[in-house]
Amino acid sequence: MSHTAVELHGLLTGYQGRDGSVKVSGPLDACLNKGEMTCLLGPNGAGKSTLLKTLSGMLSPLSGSVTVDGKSLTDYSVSELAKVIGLVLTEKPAVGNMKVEQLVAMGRSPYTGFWGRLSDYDRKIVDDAVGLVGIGPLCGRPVASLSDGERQKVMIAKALAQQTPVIFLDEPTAFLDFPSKVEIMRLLRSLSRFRQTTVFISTHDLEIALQIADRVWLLDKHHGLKTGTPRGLAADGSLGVYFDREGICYDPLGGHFRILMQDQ
Ligand SMILES: Nc1ncnc2c1ncn2[C@@H]1O[C@H](COP(=O)(O)OP(=O)(O)OP(=O)(O)O)[C@@H](O)[C@H]1O
Repeated sequence: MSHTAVELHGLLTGYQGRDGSVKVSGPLDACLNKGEMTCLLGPNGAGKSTLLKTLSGMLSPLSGSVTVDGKSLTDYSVSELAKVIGLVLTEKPAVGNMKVEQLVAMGRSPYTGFWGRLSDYDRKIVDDAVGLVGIGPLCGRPVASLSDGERQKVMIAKALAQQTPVIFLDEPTAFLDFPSKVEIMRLLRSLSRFRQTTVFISTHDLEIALQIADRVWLLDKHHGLKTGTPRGLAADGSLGVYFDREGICYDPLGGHFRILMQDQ
């Protein structure tokens, strides 16, 4: 039986501007379960990245709260939080001449300190993470020389090496080719199963997410947040409500989106 790992209570996300705060989403009430993979879906600008940054403590909520394992995010120290939440963002990391293996090893820094030496145990965890994501051949390369997709895999390996019970990933499959998208999503799902990790992913890969996720959060500016299983959200019409646009409609029977041609 899963239990709650992350809870949002009346969470209002947004930014503090010069003329006051600007709301992006909320108030949101929802939870993420331990051992489950949850995908966050929504159109551009819905507030997915803002929500992930807020849940990981990078951004302060405008109001409301987030609890992780029953403790308010604000009660964690920075070093405690680094052992609890792994965050993979889409921004390019500023890593200078760092090699891939060194960047993945940075995932161990919450345990070793920034300049700390890796123990044999740390090295094994780094090797395991490299192997799981399949980036062994990239290990000696400078990070700056990687393609977008290769770099994305390296950032995922770094998060795996961090061995946190909760991982948030912002569009982790954005730059990947189709087989790599599926491979990474399957890997993240098996991580949720076998390590009981709470995995929360924002993605535009709707069809993959709907097949692989345990639960889905739909977010947009008009309808707010709706959560459920992929099957439940298809059956109650929510997927259609969030994603039907001119030229596209969700087919709940077939379980996929159909593109409507003008000549049909
Ligand atoms: N630093 C910022 N200051 C003010 N507003 C911001 C900031 N970053 C993002 N926003 C605004 O917040 C809203 C939500 O942005 P966000 O990046 O969270 O959306 P998203 O759902 O992740 O979009 P996408 O799918 O395009 O990545 C947008 O209107 C965006 O312009």
